[in-house]
Amino acid sequence: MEVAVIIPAFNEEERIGKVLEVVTQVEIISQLVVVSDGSTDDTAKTARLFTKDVIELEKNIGKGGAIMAGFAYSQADIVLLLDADLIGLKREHVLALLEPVIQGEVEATVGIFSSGRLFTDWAQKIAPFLSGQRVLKRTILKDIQKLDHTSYGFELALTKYLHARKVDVKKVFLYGISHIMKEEKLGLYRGFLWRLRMYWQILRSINVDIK
Ligand SMILES: O=c1ccn([C@@H]2O[C@H](COP(=O)(O)OP(=O)(O)O)[C@@H](O)[C@H]2O)c(=O)[nH]1
Ligand SMILES: O=C(O)[C@@H](COP(=O)(O)O)O[C@H]1O[C@H](CO)[C@@H](O)[C@H](O)[C@H]1O
Repeated sequence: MEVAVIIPAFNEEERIGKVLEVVTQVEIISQLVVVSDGSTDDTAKTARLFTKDVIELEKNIGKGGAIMAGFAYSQADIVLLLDADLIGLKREHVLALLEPVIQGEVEATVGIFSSGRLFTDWAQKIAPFLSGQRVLKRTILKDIQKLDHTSYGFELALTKYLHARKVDVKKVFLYGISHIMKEEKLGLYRGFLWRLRMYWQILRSINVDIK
């Protein structure tokens, strides 16, 4: 059974190295795919220090499109999705997410931040379905259409599909983990605008007819 990790990354040169360092310590992962989503910094160059499987998209197409480009590239049976800007990720977190699917207990898992930072813990408590940390069987993603255009709506569209198909999704609490918030990456003003754009893309995906 092949396991791949897919990491969508838009201008994450300062953060992605830490995530890749951890992921390369997990023996069960046989392929590490980074999709640089039209990054204008050295995201792809940094990723190449860890893996040969780096896809460089010419233009920024949004998170959903980047993930689906990685999925089209990989043939693995089980796919782990991780964001590139995680803080405090450990090998144990990755294994905790993967094991229920590898053991055949469930078809999908979703990782929920806990005891990390107040705001990010709180955000995931009220909207756990938005989490970017997930494991899915290939068959699930293969069956879903129209995820390429969802951008930040990817997780909500996926959740809708999983719910409609009654796919059993196990919540896995990821202790001591968080991510860098948009306002920290881009500054208050640009970060907030990017956040509003994200909320718009999430709202838009409520109506996506995924099949
Ligand atoms: O247009 C985009 C926006 C985001 N991302 C990536 O998607 C993940 C989650 O995005 P972000 O960190 O902005 O979301 P947050 O976790 O802050 O909501 C990160 O690895 C981003 O680099 C991407 O590939 N393309
Ligand atoms: O938790 C949230 O409210 C958002 C926003 O995170 P920020 O703290 O604004 O960077 O992040 C999540 O939602 C996005 C949309 O579904 C996902 O793409 C991210 O992976 C997830 O972290």
